[in-house]
Amino acid sequence: MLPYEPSATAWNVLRRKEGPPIVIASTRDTSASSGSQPRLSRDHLPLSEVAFLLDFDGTLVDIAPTPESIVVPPGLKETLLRLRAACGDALAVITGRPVPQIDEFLGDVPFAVAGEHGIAIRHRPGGPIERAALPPVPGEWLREAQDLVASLPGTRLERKVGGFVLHYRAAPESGTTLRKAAEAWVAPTNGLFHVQAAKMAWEIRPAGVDKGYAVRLLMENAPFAGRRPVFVGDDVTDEDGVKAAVSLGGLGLRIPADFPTPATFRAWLASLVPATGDAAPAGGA
Ligand SMILES: O=P(O)(O)OC[C@H]1O[C@H](O[C@H]2O[C@H](CO)[C@@H](O)[C@H](O)[C@H]2O)[C@H](O)[C@@H](O)[C@@H]1O
Repeated sequence: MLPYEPSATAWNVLRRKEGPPIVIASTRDTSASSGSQPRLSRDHLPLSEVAFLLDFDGTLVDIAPTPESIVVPPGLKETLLRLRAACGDALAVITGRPVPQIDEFLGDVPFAVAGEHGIAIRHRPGGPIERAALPPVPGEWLREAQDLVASLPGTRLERKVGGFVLHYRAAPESGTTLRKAAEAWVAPTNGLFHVQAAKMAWEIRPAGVDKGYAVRLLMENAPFAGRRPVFVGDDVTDEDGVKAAVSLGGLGLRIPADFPTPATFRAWLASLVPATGDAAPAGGA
């Protein structure tokens, strides 16, 4: 007997998992049509043809001791606005954070925002935040998580609509204890929920949606459709975004493999769209 009684919605997801893969994302794949197009690279990136889909923590901004203490560096918003203008508005942030947090940090700079690893997506400025129909995490897990972090100094619980995160950046010695608790919660759910490895954190969330889903969904609609996605990320959750971008004929870049740090990535972005009076674009339009 599952410790968690799935809701009707949850069973729908389960039934779909027993048959073909969950039909949440479109499977449209433009990689075939990209055969005649030159491969995108950091040195060949025509801004009139690409869309930027960028991770937030550890990519656009440096990792900080707590989720609240990140700093949006001076000039980043201006760079992103120039980039957005240069690529016909096709600029999105795809993050594990809830969408409203990105609004707090970046305002209306990105055209679209996908939050909670793709569970919640706002496709256009001022539009509604659309949520994937996935089951909520059981309240019992949340209560146990609260008790657990209260017993482990330095750890903390971050709640999201679609799940929750157990942070241990200030208490690295508690990482294994938190992971074991998270795995014990999700194990009996037959894949309905999973534990997402994050930087000094474990996230418990429903399965079925990831950053690859967000890339594919965003790329189906204006202003992204018809362009080639350039996804950049730094963490395990970003690998789905990288794969999706590549499968759609685009480019997937990683920190630190392609850019040693978020600062070098930001400098590269700025070099694509220099402010008036700056040097000529590098690898741009
Ligand atoms: O997908 P992302 O935009 O990279 O977001 C991933 C998670 O980022 C946040 O946690 C991480 O960044 C914090 C601030 O630098 C850091 O203190 C923490 O240790 C990291 O795990 C955020 O709190 C999560 O909700 C995001 O899922």
